[in-house]
Amino acid sequence: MDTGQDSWARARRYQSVIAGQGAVVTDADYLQSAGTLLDLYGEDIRARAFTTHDPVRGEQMLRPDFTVPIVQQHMAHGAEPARYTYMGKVFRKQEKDENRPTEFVQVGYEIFDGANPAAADAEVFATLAGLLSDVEVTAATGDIGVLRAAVEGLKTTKRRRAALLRHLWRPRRFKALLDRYGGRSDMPAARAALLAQDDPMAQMPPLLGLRTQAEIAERIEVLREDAAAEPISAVELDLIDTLLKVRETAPNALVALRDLSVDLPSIAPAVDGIARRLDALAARGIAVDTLPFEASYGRTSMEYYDGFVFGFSADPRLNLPPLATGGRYDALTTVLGGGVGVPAVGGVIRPDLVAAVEAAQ
Ligand SMILES: N[C@@H](Cc1c[nH]c[nH+]1)C(=O)O
Repeated sequence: MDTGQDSWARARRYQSVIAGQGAVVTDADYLQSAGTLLDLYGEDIRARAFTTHDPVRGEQMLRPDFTVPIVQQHMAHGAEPARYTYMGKVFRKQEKDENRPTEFVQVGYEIFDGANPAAADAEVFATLAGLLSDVEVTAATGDIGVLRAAVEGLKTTKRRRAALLRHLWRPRRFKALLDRYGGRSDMPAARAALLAQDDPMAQMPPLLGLRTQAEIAERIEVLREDAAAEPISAVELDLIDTLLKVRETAPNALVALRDLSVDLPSIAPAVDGIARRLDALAARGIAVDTLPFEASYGRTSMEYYDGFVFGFSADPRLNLPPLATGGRYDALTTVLGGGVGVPAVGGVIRPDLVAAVEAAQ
């Protein structure tokens, strides 16, 4: 996209508002090392990153976002509380829609501070909402922490819980797994045939692939164990289904989630967190009574989110991506901080899109 002077001027304006809240202006290199970092974004962004090779540094990518490099920078200098703002282009391939740009400007805000996570969530949300106050947008909110807690509380094997958590980001795969673990669908036919044999290893054709005999035997053992596991109860499956369908104004959603937490006690702390966040949002002047909350929201975005998630979208007829998005990513700071983390939340706004909506209004 041709980012004209107006867009950069608008970006600088947004950034000065964020800096006015005490955020330090920072930046990230265009070229980031790809390798393990790319995994942190998840499947979608991994497939959309532009990668290239450097003879000394190895696989590189054009930054697909700022959050990961900024977390890295922050954690490399100790994990003291801090606020940052940045402005610049990010790069993502567009396979589905050729009209969408492959490079676009983001202005971002990241808060690393565990003192009051609800207040930090509200601060990021309200700041971006303030920058969008001249355009008509609809907010969406959710909380990945509630979904994670629900899965972590399921009475099933650790391996099944881990598989469900891994697939939280692929709603269809997640549903298929749940159906299988609940005995609502059969295991794949090839697997059933394999496990029906007395000694599957004896029947193996000569090794062709990369896996060793021992690895294959181990995998078969895992499959056997899984096939022998008790199904997840129908009651628990229904609770997860009900949870995934919660889509209400925030106060109604809170009531629904509190009801659910009677039978799904593992979500109770995360639900308390939502209540605290709503108070913090109200204190910042956000109309929480009409604020939408969708339990499934954010399940197809950055896979580093593990708490609050949000986005602001224009009228769907304009067919634009969200104008601003963000969320909480506490665990990412631990991963990049070598085991030491700091609660963190942030978000970005896209000046070009705000300008487009203003022009269409
Ligand atoms: N980096 C995210 C937005 C974000 C910033 N901080 C937290 N989330 C994105 O590009 O979508």
